[in-house]
Order: sequence, then C-alpha cells, then structure tokens
Amino acid sequence: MDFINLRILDILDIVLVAFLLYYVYKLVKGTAAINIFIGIVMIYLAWKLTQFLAMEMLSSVLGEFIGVGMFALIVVFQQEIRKFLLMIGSTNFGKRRNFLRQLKFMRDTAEESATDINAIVNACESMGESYTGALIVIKRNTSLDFVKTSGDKMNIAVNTPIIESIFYKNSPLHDGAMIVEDNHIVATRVILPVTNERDMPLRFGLRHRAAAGITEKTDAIALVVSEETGQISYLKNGGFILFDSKEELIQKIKKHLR
Ligand SMILES: Nc1ncnc2c1ncn2[C@@H]1O[C@H](COP(=O)(O)OP(=O)(O)OP(=O)(O)O)[C@@H](O)[C@H]1O
Repeated sequence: MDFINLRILDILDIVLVAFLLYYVYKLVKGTAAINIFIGIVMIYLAWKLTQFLAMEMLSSVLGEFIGVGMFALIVVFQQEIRKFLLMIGSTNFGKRRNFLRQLKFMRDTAEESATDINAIVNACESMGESYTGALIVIKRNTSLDFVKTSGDKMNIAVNTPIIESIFYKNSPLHDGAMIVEDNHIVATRVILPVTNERDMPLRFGLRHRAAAGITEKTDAIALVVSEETGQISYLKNGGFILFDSKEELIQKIKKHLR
C-alpha cells in the first residue's frame, strides 16, 4: 500500500512541478528574463558539478554566488514574480460556480456570460466596414487593474452605438484599448503591454501586438478591428482564433466566456 501511495504522490509531485515550470516559462517566454533564467540554471549546474567533482574553492565561490543570487533573483524577476502572484491571486477558485465552470462536463449546461457579445461584435462589424481601428479587451478571471490605471476609468453599459462612438476617429477616447468587465465598459484609452512574440507576421502592428500581449499575460480575450483592412481579429492566449463568419465568432466568444 505504501508503495502505491508513494507513487501517486510522486506523480502528483511531477505534475505540479510541470505546471510550475510551464507557468514560469509562460511568464519569461520572449522576454530578456529567459536569458537570465538560462544563465542561472547554468551557474546552478556548474555549482552542482564542482560539488560532485569535489573542487572545493570553485564550489564555494559558486555556492556563495547562488546564496546571494536568491536576493538578486527577486530584484531581477520583480516584474515576473508580481505577474505570477497576480495570476495565482486573481484566479477565482473561491467561487464554487466558477470552479465548476472549469470542469468540462459542466460547459454545455453552464449559463451564458453577462456580457452582450452580440453588441460588441456588431460594433466591430460596423467599425470594420468603415475602416475604424478598435481594440477591445474582455476580462475573464484575471484582474486587469494593472493596465486599467493607464487609461480613463468609466462605467458605461455595453451597447453598439457607444462602442462605435468611442472608437470614432475624431473621438478623444479612440486611442488605445477599451476594457470590458461583465457588461460594462470600465476603461478606455488603456495602454496594453505588447507581445515580444517574433512569430507574429510583420503586417500586424502595435494594435494587434498589444492584443496578443494582454491575452498572453492574462486570461482575457481581445477583439481587434484593423484600421488598414477593416478585418476583425479574435485573440486568446496570445494567439489568433480563426473563424469563418460573424455567427461563428459570437459562438466562440460566448463559449470562452462561460
Ligand atoms: N500598447 C498599446 N496599447 C493599446 N493600444 C495600442 C498600443 N499600441 C498601439 N495601440 C493602438 O493601435 C494604434 C496603432 O496601431 P498600428 O497601426 O501600429 O497597429 P496595427 O496592428 O497595424 O493595426 P491596424 O491594422 O489598425 O493599422 C494606435 O493608434 C493605438 O490606438
């Protein structure tokens, strides 16, 4: 029995470490921090090797470096640690209903989100027809407070004419991103973090890069209307989600917001 218990715990241990490494990788991917991370891993391996080979002096020098390095790590990775804690803290597992929504078998019966997706997509469609650029971020579980402060706070119920008038070219609010929480526009003119992803095609400029940036750093979803082509893009987890029609786009967003 002990053997079986140990094995189950071992598997759990490995799965948890894998999750932890995945999240650390997701945070540092594409940033300068990845090189620092690799550097630290190399010094750590060199330290272990010198210990194994009983090279006393080098091993103690590297050992000291690793000891001080813990503090240096906190300073160097301050931003990443902050994001990591924010990500954990804002995953609302406390609400049982939200937790159940994570379970697949609940998805078909789960109620729809409060956000009026039809109104948002209709606004995007009409802005696309008039080649009006737009960037709309819809919050899911992760808090967007850390970006909201860069823009103007507001509280307007979502509806198509309001969204169109905000992004209207001569409107003082048209620049930057709009943040939607539940069924309210809670901020406009927000500056988002842009992605460093090198695989993104060059035809996509800062608006699309900002949409990729916020959706890779949080679990929010984003809609972009291109000023150049009038095309609507839907982004989730830092990548483009493809769709063939407006109806399909609405269905996909509704499913992701459940
Ligand atoms: N970091 C950012 N956060 C929020 N909005 C941004 C950010 N960077 C750029 N934008 C918005 O994108 C607009 C310029 O976008 P740009 O032309 O570089 O993007 P694009 O992806 O090529 O889109 P388009 O196809 O509409 O030209 C800016 O006027 C601004 O409103």
